[in-house]
Amino acid sequence: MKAVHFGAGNIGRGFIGKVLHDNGYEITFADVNEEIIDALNRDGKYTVHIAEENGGVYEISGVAGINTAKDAEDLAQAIAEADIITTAVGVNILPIIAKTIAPHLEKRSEGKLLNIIACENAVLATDTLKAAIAAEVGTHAFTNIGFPNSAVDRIVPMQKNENILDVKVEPFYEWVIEADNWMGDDKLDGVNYVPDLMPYIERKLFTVNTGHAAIAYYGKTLGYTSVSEAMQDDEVVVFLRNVLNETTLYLTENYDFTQAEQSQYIDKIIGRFKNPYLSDDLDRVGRGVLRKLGPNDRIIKPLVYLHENGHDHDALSELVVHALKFDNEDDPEQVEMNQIISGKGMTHFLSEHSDLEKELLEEIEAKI
Ligand SMILES: NC(=O)c1ccc[n+]([C@@H]2O[C@H](COP(=O)([O-])OP(=O)(O)OC[C@H]3O[C@@H](n4cnc5c(N)ncnc54)[C@H](O)[C@@H]3O)[C@@H](O)[C@H]2O)c1
Ligand SMILES: O=P(O)(O)OC[C@@H](O)[C@@H](O)[C@H](O)[C@H](O)CO
Repeated sequence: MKAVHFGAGNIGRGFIGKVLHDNGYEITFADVNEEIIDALNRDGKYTVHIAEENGGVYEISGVAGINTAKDAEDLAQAIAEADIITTAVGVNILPIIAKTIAPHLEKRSEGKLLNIIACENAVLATDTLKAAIAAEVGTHAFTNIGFPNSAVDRIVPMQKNENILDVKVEPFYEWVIEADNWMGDDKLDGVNYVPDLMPYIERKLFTVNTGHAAIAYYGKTLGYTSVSEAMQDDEVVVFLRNVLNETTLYLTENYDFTQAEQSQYIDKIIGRFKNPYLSDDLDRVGRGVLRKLGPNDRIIKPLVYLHENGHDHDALSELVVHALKFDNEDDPEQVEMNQIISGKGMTHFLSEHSDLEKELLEEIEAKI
């Protein structure tokens, strides 16, 4: 069985690659990073290290790489032969990946089943990819293709290993896939197939990722550089819990999770954030600030819901203020946001970019 995975980065190699390998797939990683692609083709393998006491080390073999900027013919062949195509590139890159995949789908032999799955931190990211592919070539090649949405959860920080392919990951992992949109009977082991993905993806995004954003944006204002360092400060943990108490209300009101279930989920996640064997930079966790302040993302969506329904949303409003002040000049989105804010002001930015209305804007403005 063959897989093509777009994005040979942290989660691609550290999580998706491992699951596919454990399921017996030969994996071709498709990426624009020449160094990584050359290393994959040179070594044909890499190792995944589990960040815990006496953590396991797993060899991921049978891997190769394709440089999507250069090797169009190799990519065409890999896509023609693939049983599964996955992505972990960042949700904003999906339109580019759609352009890369689309022309090759028509060349697949009729009757060969394929699943295409976007593994990004965004609600219904596979739908986004599917729509972008359809915009390129129409839907006539879709007959034997499943496009299930998915939620992926495993903290994989930036890597600082001797071998650039090796990757250190936290022990916890969860990959949830929409069962009904899966094509064929060959399901993946180690994956949870569910009839309705929305509760899972929103619970993950509005707990793990909102929580992470709270640590990154508040932790940075207090002068910390890593998650584990920030989590040693009670002030950060109190703020984190306040934020997650607010998103809990969004989740328990919109889905069947009970307060007790959500509390357990939060405690587990706080334990994950405190993992002393993992070093995760606040800059990585907070990067992509424009995306993170988008109307459907981890901060604004629950904030607007709580405001509209008359619920407490003080901590999320404060989180917006910390995000606006996030100091990471290496994040192009931060630079762009700062330019907009210095030209037109924060209120204009939040109104235009985050789609916030007057009352909420005034509340946030009062906290700046
Ligand atoms: N790291 C995590 O903890 C984690 C966990 C769950 C989900 N995610 C999500 O997974 C996605 C990837 O995150 P990551 O941490 O692995 O990032 P990363 O930066 O480590 O990896 C992204 C990879 O995509 C490649 N890429 C960029 N543009 C490309 C293009 N046009 N064609 C092919 N490849 C391209 C990059 O070169 C890079 O290797 C994001 O959506 C992220 O939100 C990350
Ligand atoms: O990848 P982002 O930028 O959407 O969010 C940063 C982190 O919160 C994220 O990568 C987490 O580590 C991951 O989602 C854990 O499953």
